[in-house]
Amino acid sequence: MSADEVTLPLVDLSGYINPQKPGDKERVIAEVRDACAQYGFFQTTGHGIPMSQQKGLLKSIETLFNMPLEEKRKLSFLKNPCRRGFEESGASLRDGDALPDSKEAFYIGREDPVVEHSGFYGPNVWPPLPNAQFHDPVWQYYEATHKLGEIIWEILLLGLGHPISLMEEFAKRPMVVMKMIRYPPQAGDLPGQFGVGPHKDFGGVTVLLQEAGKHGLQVWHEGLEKWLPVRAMEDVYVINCGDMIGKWSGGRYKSAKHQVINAADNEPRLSCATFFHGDLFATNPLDPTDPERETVGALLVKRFRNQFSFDKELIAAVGA
Ligand SMILES: O=C(O)CCC(=O)C(=O)O
Ligand SMILES: [Fe+2]
Repeated sequence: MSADEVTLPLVDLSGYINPQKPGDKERVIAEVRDACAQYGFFQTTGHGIPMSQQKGLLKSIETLFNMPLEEKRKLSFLKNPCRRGFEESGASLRDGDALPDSKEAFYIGREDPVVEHSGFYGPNVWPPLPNAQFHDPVWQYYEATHKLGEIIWEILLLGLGHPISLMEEFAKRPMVVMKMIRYPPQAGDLPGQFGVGPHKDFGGVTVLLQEAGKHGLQVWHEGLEKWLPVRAMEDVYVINCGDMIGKWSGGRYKSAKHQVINAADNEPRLSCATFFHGDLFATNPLDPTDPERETVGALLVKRFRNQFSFDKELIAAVGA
């Protein structure tokens, strides 16, 4: 089989979310387990997020990024204590990248009234747009993908034979970060220019919406040693596991490398990734006997230490 013929598994989650007959849930659990073991990625229908919410979100993302650059810069995530807000095109450069990512992004997260724990908890920044144009559809969508991320975590736990009661601790005050993205049209044949360069997601479950028809995501398949293109289909989500899941599952679930090269002809590409990491102080639910007792917070601090500063109390509390 050539790489062009290999596609990510497509899982209908409705059998888990809304089971109709005995065995429905078990079938979904097994399909998700196999997909995450083999690819670290799958696509999904029956996820329960209405099209109207998806469309509302994409419209809001478009409105946001169409604001003048000067206005967007006032919302820079680099100036925000909770790392929420706007990331300019060209601001992300990974080790070994030839050129910085061309994408621009906007981050929101939990809405907590005060800044706590070095900004892992705290308020969002919102652009000066009418609530009906931005805040309301975006927040509604955040809550819907927050829920879906939690459901995927449950399925991953069940897939390894653990009870979902472990989610009570894990999802007590979960870190759920949402990244809205716009990729400019790919610049001709500029070598080394990616929308997002090759990377693995560092955390928990990623719930990804791609604008239908705007292809560009590619997933690295280790066995074939090839990039597999992932089609951006209407009402179909992409789910993938980050490094936290790879490590905490003892490699039973994969964290796969992926990248984005906007394939849309001379058009921008919109997407939105919701990353469900878990409570800052929670430890490994995928192996409750894991002696390391590493926390979600410790992993997040490790990941962002070079980019942001964290206070000593937080570092001690999460054991980083
Ligand atoms: O936009 C996409 O399709 C993927 C984005 C991504 O991989 C990321 O933001 O981590
Ligand atoms: Fe990613």
